[in-house]
Amino acid sequence: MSQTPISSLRGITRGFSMSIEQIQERLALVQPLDKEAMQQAAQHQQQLTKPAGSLGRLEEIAIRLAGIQGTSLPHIQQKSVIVMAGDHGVTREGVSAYPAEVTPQMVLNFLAGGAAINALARQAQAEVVIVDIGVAAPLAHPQLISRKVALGSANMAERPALTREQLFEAIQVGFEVLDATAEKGCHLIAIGEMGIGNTTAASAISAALLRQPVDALTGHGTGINTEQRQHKVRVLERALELNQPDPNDALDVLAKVGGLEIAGLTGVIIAAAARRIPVLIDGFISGSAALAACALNPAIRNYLFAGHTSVEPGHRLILEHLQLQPLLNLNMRLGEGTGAVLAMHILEAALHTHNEMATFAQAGVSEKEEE
Ligand SMILES: O=C(O)c1ccc[n+]([C@@H]2O[C@H](COP(=O)([O-])O)[C@@H](O)[C@H]2O)c1
Ligand SMILES: Cc1cc2nc[nH]c2cc1C
Repeated sequence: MSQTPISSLRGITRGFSMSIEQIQERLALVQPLDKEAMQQAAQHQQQLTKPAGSLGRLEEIAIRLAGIQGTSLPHIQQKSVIVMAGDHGVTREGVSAYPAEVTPQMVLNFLAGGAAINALARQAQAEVVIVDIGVAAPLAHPQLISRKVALGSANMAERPALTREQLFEAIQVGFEVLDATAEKGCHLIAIGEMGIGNTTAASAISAALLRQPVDALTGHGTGINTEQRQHKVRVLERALELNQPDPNDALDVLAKVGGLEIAGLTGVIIAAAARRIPVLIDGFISGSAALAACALNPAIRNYLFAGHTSVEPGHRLILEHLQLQPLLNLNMRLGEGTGAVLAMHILEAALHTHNEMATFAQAGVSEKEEE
């Protein structure tokens, strides 16, 4: 597997190509969960000083983390949130409540440490990795990973959002950013994004892959009103009619109606699952990346946790399809990885109880009476 140091990622990519075979190679690395480690972890849970099952989903989380890490006593020390930023040509159709220049402005805010994701990541003691994968403005900062594939996507209401080459390159950026993060040591990844207009791309991807009408999935994004939402639905219908993405081909869907940060996050998810690193999904947009990754290899789903459920209606449909139960429901719709990083505390709590509690034998506590 290629191992790219993070320092070499801080330059603009030019003229390299990635093939479908390289994507398939990564997809083929994803293994089933370790059943034996999960059985041992479940037995360990039975011995801890609590009524059987009383820690509810915390027990299930610890057992699944055991299956992911391949050990009955899993641990989480180093955590990162990877935030990918990209712009969307479809904003020219008037689908967002905010102007497109907010994308680069917010990237600078992330880099200055002033956004919600920075505050929540500091609290969770998670490293923040910011990637410019396709912001439509020049950006430079010592902490920014500059991997601009293009100056934003094309307007999907007029033509395919990405070329095949741009899609593959964006997925490759996701692989490389995850590899570099993993090489420094990382036990848990949260994913987040920034991109004005990207709820339109997320709606289009999920409408295509879930074979649902766009009206059922489309929400108010950053805060458009009812009339503007109706317009967004019509733009989406036009984009899907024009591009005809193939619902059986997630790469075709990502290219025709996706976006660079969504494709990049799809790459991050695939590469994390291939390395047995658990991934916390954030809201609707990162959910659409997870939907695409799982369409490419359903085994990836076992490596995912849903941090929260977003207000965007399509997010719930994605999570139901992936059979992922969200850990939190706080009426959030911010993105950036905020819901995912908040849920890091819950995954860590599951492991603190799993690894630190005394057993009945150790504590001299009597076990359940025979029935
Ligand atoms: O995470 C979510 O579910 C979510 C829901 C609504 C909006 N957002 C964020 O808002 C931006 C996209 O909203 P919009 O209305 O411009 O499509 C983008 O930067 C996302 O991070 C995120
Ligand atoms: C201010 C602002 C912050 C964001 N963070 C993610 N999406 C966003 C959209 C806006 C408009």
